[in-house]
Amino acid sequence: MIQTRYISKSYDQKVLDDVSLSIEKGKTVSLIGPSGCGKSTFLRIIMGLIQPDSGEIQIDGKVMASKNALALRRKMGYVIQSGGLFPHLTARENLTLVTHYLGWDKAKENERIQELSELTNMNPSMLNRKPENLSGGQAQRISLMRALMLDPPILLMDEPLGSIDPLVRYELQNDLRSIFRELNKTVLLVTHDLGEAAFLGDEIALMKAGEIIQTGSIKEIIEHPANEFVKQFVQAQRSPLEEY
Ligand SMILES: Nc1ncnc2c1ncn2[C@@H]1O[C@H](COP(=O)(O)OP(=O)(O)OP(=O)(O)O)[C@@H](O)[C@H]1O
Repeated sequence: MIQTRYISKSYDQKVLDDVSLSIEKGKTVSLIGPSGCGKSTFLRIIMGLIQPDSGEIQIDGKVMASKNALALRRKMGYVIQSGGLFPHLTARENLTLVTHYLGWDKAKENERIQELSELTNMNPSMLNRKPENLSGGQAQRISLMRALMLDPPILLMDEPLGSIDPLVRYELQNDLRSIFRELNKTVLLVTHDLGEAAFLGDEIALMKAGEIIQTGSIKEIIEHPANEFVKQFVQAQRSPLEEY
């Protein structure tokens, strides 16, 4: 479970303003909002990569503090839009970077990679390639496998499908949804796309200028928008069928 209470962060200006959000174990929340509203900063704060100015984060009931930040980070897999794979390492080396450090033997690593290749529909023959020789979709499957290597209960995903073409994106959305459900992960996923947010999320949290304006199901957000901004945000999603 993830729980944040009154998280605030400023740089030159306020980026997050008293952000409180709860994600129950096994549920997915899609975080959506305009560019620059603070979504990535919020994820990085939950991941323990950035210190908030104030507020509290609880991961599975434990309050995050400097002494347990590393242990709590191990409970979270993190996937970013660009994949974040190390370019000089092969896909397999990217996957085993942390397990190697933790002293896993080769057989255990191979078994886990085999399991995750099946789960993510990754062709194992790609694992000896460097990231530059993988397509965007393949690289994101590797990033997802890397995030899942230690079987963390939580996944934080920052626009994981942002730079993927529509057909592969559609396929990956289906795969992600079944992976989240099959593995019962607690997921916070950032996206710009309301359709994707609704498809993948049990709930949607809509953010504007560092504040969460509304949290709820897609039905609640469409039928009972909290304010004019939410209404406009929903209306601003263009369907290709509009022009048909
Ligand atoms: N290290 C930093 N120093 C100064 N300002 C920062 C820093 N990191 C983020 N910001 C600012 O904080 C605001 C929120 O950035 P953030 O990346 O969290 O937004 P976002 O909602 O994820 O945007 P996008 O959807 O475009 O990725 C932006 O105005 C950004 O310029």
